Amino acid sequence: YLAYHRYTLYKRGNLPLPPGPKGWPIVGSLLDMPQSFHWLRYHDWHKQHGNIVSLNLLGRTMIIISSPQLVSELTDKRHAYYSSRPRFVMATELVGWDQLTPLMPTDRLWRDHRRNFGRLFGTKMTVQKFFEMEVDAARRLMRGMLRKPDDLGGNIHHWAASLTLKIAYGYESNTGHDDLIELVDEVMNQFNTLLSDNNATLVDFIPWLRFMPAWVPGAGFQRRAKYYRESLRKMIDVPFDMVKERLKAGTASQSFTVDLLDADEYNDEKEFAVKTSAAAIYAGGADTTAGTMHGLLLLLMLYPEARRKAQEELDRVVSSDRLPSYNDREQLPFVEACLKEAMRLHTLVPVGGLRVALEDDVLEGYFIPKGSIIQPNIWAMLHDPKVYPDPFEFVPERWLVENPPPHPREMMFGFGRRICPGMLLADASIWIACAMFLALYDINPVKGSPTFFDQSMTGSLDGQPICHPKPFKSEIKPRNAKAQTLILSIDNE
Ligand code: HEM
Repeated sequence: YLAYHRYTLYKRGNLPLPPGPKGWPIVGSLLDMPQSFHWLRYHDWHKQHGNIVSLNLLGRTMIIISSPQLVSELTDKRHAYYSSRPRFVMATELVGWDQLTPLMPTDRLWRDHRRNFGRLFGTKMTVQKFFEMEVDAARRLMRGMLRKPDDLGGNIHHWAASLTLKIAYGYESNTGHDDLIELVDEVMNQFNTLLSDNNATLVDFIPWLRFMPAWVPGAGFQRRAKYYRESLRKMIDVPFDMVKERLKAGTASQSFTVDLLDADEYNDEKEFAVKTSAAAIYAGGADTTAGTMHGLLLLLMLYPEARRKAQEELDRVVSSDRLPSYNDREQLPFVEACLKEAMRLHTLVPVGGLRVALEDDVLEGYFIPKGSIIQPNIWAMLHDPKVYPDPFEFVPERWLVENPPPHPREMMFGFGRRICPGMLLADASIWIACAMFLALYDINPVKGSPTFFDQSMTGSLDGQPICHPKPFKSEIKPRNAKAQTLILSIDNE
């Protein structure tokens, strides 16, 4: 590859940038960038210009790639140049989010994080332990839905938040209001604001603004950065300190953090990596798991035939006096197909994790300048009509043929060395919650419910980078008396 790279550098003088929207002088296409639903605009550009699109954002090149093969060419084959995240002044330098996802794979902290994740998700014993936590969390979700059937969003959020805190810290959250969940949620809201905030964008594009003192008019972002930085510090420290105290008192239960602190190779120098990787579990895992489950239930409401077919399969395979378990998974291909189809159709992270090109490069005859932001257009990949015919329909059957199309998992969790380390956890927690839900509950539309899965800007989704369904009305009730008894029995175990 190095020889190839040298060759591309030699050639680059004559090569054009990938095609793309023309943009305006100086600002380029900045004003054409929507505040939400970016992927719909990217898709228009993709249809107009092809699989590689380039645009100028106030002098910085962005490359949008809509083909999985081309993304993999960069992130797998040329990973040395495409495994870093771009530096955003507000989110990283001023607030410090790079403590949770370090920018460069050469950063010691990033390597320690990946080692921490790998150590825990890599051994059968620990995977088994996490599966048990996931089963337990899914049972509580089922119980919560009977208690508060009208608060679907709240139930799902509480399930995902308490599960990730349990895995990361062994923390048992309260069923109602919980201070720790409130704290971590506030920090995550700040992060989402940063992703879509104009002030942050300004300092990102005019980096010297970061030297402006906080008292100068227009430098409100400095005060906000300070406040956000302090909140992020609390999110990292508060639960970690709690685990350390419980360890001292001998009352800590098993968790990611406890396992790492107990490991032979642990020493004080590693403390920062342990606590920031634990915080990354919540930051990366809670909102994503909740959003996927919420979208899945919306689709099960909108496609009752598929739901009934999955329920019939469950009735056949799992007897009605017990809950489904992971051991049943292989015997439930239709449930599996519904899950795959929901993950494809409701593409939770439609434009994936950002990367930056560390060197000048060439892709398919186009010049990729050093410093370009690389944006994989996962939504376009999972809605490609050549690969997934009728891409806007929920068709579980597409997965049940001899040669099914590529699994959404190959794209939705990102690519290469920075692929989502929580893939296994997310897949398992959503599967068990989905199987239990289908076995126990019906979800039906009521007056005011959406009537189809509308992916337009005014439709069923919120259009954010982690794209959740908008809250929707539905009626959720146990499928029958036996299901109700099973749900009620969860409290007595
Ligand atoms: C359905 C649920 C999830 C989806 C769709 C998802 C998706 C993603 C995507 C697209 C990326 C960017 C990867 C790239 O740059 O190529 C990512 C990164 C990440 N995810 Fe997930 N994720 C999910 C659940 C989780 C869970 C449960 C965890 C908890 C361990 C987690 C932790 C992370 C972390 C720490 C990163 C950053 C990795 C790095 O920068 O090296 N995610 N995820």
